[in-house]
Amino acid sequence: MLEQLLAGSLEDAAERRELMPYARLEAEALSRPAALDALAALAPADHMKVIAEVKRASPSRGDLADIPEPQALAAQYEAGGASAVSVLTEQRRFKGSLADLEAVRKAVSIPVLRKDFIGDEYQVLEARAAGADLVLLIVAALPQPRLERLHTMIRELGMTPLVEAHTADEVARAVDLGAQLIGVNARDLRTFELDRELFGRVADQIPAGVVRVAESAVLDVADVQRYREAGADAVLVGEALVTNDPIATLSAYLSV
Ligand SMILES: O=P(O)(O)OC[C@@H](O)[C@@H](O)c1c[nH]c2ccccc12
Repeated sequence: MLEQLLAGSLEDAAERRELMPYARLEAEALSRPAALDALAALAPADHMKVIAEVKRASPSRGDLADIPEPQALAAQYEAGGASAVSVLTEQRRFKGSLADLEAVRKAVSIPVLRKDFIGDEYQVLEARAAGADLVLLIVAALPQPRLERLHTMIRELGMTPLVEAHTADEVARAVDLGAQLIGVNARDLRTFELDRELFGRVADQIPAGVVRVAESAVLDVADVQRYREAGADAVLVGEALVTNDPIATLSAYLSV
């Protein structure tokens, strides 16, 4: 499944490349105002921080919400106290787009994450050209040398990589990269199975000073509390925010 998602995203990017060649996209990416400091926005605080996700659908959960105006939802996220907004740009199964990311970028002044299956440099440039401050890198999707190259490139463009792991071994690979922001995804992207205890088991592997994000399947305040006790600095939340009142939900989560 993960391989299919990555292949699909790379194919879609290759199609866009026909219309916008690498050199032109690069010039556009480099002409953007500097990326926002996502590490500062997500730095450990005396309460849980939230990365709030714009998410219409997913292969594991199907359709979640229409979200005709992602910018309006993102503005609510910001007003509700989110520290960053995650925008799914994968089109085939998550029904997202780079246009969503651009619209969100214009509407908020907190950092914006490009959430997609990133496998090449062109996609990284697309993220910056659309105004992203953060880019997701999924350890399970890429061999280590490729991961290293993309991690370096994202940083050279002034953005922050969010390095996502789903096993102890993947956390070790994320740490080896020198990642400053590590996400532990409770959902296995290969099988879609959930492991809610995973974060607690691997949190100690993440060095002090690295920002720890617990991702997926946060459905209520108790889930947030559990992750807080296990050492999470932030949670990444999609479904619960797009299917409930975002402001009320955020306010409850931010009290943890
Ligand atoms: O909707 P949820 O269960 O709150 O999950 C959000 C986020 O963690 C999830 O969308 C996600 C985490 N890692 C990903 C990688 C690709 C696509 C999606 C994801």
